[in-house]
Amino acid sequence: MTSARLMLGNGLAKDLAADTARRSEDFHQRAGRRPCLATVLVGDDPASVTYVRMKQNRCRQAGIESRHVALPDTTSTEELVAALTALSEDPEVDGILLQHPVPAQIDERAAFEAIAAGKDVDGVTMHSFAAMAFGLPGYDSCTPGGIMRLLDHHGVDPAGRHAVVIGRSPILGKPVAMLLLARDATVTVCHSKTQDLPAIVRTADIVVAAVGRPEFVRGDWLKPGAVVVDAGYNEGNVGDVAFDEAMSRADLVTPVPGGVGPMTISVLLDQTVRAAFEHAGLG
Ligand SMILES: Nc1nc2c(c(=O)[nH]1)N[C@@H](CN(C=O)c1ccc(C(=O)N[C@@H](CCC(=O)O)C(=O)O)cc1)CN2
Repeated sequence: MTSARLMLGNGLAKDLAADTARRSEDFHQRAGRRPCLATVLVGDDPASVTYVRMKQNRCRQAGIESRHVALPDTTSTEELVAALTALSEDPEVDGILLQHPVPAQIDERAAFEAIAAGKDVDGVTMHSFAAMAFGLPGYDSCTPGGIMRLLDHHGVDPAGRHAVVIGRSPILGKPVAMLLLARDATVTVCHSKTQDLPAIVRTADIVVAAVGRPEFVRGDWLKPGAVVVDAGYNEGNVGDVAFDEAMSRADLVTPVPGGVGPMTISVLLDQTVRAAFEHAGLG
């Protein structure tokens, strides 16, 4: 039985982080301060606490200052918007990250829109989405941006290929569909109401699984030779694709862990340093 090649993210994420650290130090020398990322966490969801801590650690390694705002899980939309507006107006803050998901009483879209476009290094605002959709310069949503970098690194050109995105979340499915479309893929976005999902996936040259359900995509759904990007980050480090089944059918597969995940934070740091240069007029 043939086996697919792995599309590993660890090494590429490290290379990007090393380049970011060099640019961060250059910024420090020229601006007399370090780039600064503000992380905002509402509540104490354990996975979110872990992801925010990973982001802070990676900031430290890259010479990026991180400032943390922790809010209780009873926070209202108005209170969160006020905190994000204050960070948007703070000249010492270059980038703002609001960890998703937020508690149910909060209007997450209203909160994201309180992030100034020039500080949206996580690519979650409508402004950033429009830039992704039109293929204009801007800040990518981090996981989708990481996926595009992974595809480029492995020589996968989306132009003219049928990409099937499973999932339509605002920070993953929708933006990755826009980035693929901007690179001339023919894109189909599938979701919970899609009829006969396996039949649609079987027509895909590139599959992006972003459903949030462990091992949801089965090997016999895949066209032989497909490129499979697993953007799942389920509990226990399990992806959205049945990995062994995909490996015996596809050409390229991202593993979980070690595929898309590590790219997410590297893109966030890269975009934070880019924002710092732009704010200081050094870009
Ligand atoms: N505001 C945001 N919220 C969330 C985002 C986001 O991009 N912006 N993404 C996800 C979670 N996430 C970051 O927040 C994230 C998930 C997974 C990884 C990662 O590196 N995973 C590793 C395994 C990690 C481990 O060993 O525990 C991997 O796949 O190899 C990074 C970031 C939801 N929220």
